[in-house]
Amino acid sequence: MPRSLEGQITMEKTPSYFVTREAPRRIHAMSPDTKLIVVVRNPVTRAISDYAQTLSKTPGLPSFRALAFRRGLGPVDTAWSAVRIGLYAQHLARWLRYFPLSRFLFVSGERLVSDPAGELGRVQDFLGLKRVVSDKHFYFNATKGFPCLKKAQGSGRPRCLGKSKGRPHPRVPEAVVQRLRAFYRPFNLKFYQMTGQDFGWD
Ligand SMILES: Nc1ncnc2c1ncn2[C@@H]1O[C@H](COP(=O)(O)OS(=O)(=O)O)[C@@H](OP(=O)(O)O)[C@H]1O
Repeated sequence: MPRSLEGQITMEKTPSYFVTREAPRRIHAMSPDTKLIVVVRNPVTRAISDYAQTLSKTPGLPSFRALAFRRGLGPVDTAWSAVRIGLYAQHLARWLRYFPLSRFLFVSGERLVSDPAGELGRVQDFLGLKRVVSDKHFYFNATKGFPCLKKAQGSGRPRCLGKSKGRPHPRVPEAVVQRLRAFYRPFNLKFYQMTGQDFGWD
């Protein structure tokens, strides 16, 4: 991590930190004052998104259903990373051994799409920054189906996130989605209790 000078903030983004066993201890040892921002979305949609990303790199991958359940439609396979990563309460419990809840900001992945300026307002407040980014910086790009920046910094052109963000998801049978939804429900409720935030996934 580069050092920050007075008045600067160093930011680092690695999605796997949240689910990496050694990360809380190491980050705490580096700086116990670190502020932690976690973007979470419905774990069922997250698992399908994760699968879509793997599928795009691994044609011929077994179906989502075959990977999500053991022995056909047996128990949910929590050893599959696309499923395991969505057990947010379990991951957070490991972090809370090192950092108090006040060090965390939980950003709703759903609201990041429906109200990007609102979620980024919370991020700016959490980091103690002046609210510079606001509604006027975003527009909804109907082709992409997501909000984009009206102008990228240092350029006069609008800027959307790349092709790997906001991909179409493969169709997953409704029964599979329902089973996973039921599987995640208690973990989601626990996560809402731990964070004091209801993400509305149920
Ligand atoms: N503005 C905007 N444009 C495009 N995509 C957006 C945006 N805001 C949030 N998202 C959501 O970001 C999801 C991809 O992020 P990832 O978590 O895969 O990113 S990362 O690879 O872990 O860095 C991506 O998930 P998928 O839709 O499943 O591709 C989007 O839902």
